[in-house]
Amino acid sequence: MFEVTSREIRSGVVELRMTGYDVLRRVQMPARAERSTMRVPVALREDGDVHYRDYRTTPHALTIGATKSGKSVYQRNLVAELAAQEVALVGIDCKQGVELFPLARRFSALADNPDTAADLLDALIAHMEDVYQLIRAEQRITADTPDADIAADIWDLPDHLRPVPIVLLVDEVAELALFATKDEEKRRDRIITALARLAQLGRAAGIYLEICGQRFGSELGKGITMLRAQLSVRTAHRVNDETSANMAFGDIAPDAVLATVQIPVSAPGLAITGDASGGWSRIRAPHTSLRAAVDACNKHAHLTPDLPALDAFRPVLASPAVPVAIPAPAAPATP
Ligand SMILES: Nc1ncnc2c1ncn2[C@@H]1O[C@H](COP(=O)(O)OP(=O)(O)OP(=O)(O)O)[C@@H](O)[C@H]1O
Repeated sequence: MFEVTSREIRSGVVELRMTGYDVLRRVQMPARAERSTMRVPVALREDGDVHYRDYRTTPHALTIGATKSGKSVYQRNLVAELAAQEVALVGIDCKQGVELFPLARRFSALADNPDTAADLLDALIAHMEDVYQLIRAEQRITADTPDADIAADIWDLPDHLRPVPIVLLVDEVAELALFATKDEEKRRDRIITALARLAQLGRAAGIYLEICGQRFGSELGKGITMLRAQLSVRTAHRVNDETSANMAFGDIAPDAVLATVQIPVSAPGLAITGDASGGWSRIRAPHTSLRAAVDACNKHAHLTPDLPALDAFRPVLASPAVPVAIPAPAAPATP
């Protein structure tokens, strides 16, 4: 036997699971993992169970990890799974678009720099306010109809009225929170306030956040810890110090901090995931290549919804690709 894991199911009942080998060494997802609306399999747990990302029960998530710890592979895997769902994908990729732009065919809106990101977030807030108005209008009708359920979020609306849910993926969030000049500081405050508003109010309007970065703590300035408190699913890949592990789990699952600092460099992709319930587990996503994620996005490109509110940010798909000329280094001066 390789490992025994235990879990308290309810008071007085403990579940024991035994595994014969390390299932996380080479992750093989079960061929028939269950999929349902806004609930997708993203990784394998150490007890052999599938780990799901379920947006309707835990809407917002934070994923952290040092460089080369496996964050991009995790996020890529999530996008490849979400691509097949009826959902709008919106991305902010401050690594100049390197991670998300190859997946552009399945994205309804993309931003690759903080200026565009600030405008995109404002547009998302305007969209959220419109959805709230739609829910209110429907409530007024159902309040007068005996026995009708009163809508509290988009999932209670009739199918023909329901706006498409949106998953907003933010890669390398610290880039949005750093500033050097007064103007950049204003832009930073606008971005963080918009993200905090989306985290507070987005769920009912079907807007879900997936925030990813190397660190996400109070050193990034005001508003960050308030935003972090709304991100109830936490996933931490390998980190370089205990402070970073504390950023993910210090406030929700202190035991998980120790497990996070023990992740070895030799196992990229290995991560600890936990939520506000205090429970946590060791997981690893399958090693999805960028090619496989691009193929999944291209295959489901026809599912990409048009969101009029975000039209200005729809990625322009240039084909065929134009090679970018990199300037040659200057010749050394001759003596
Ligand atoms: N789940 C996984 N299984 C196996 N190998 C993995 C897994 N995740 C990542 N790796 C390996 O680790 C390498 C680095 O992963 P990745 O690019 O996702 O790191 P990262 O945290 O996004 O790094 P950076 O912040 O520098 O972009 C990958 O190229 C891959 O070879």
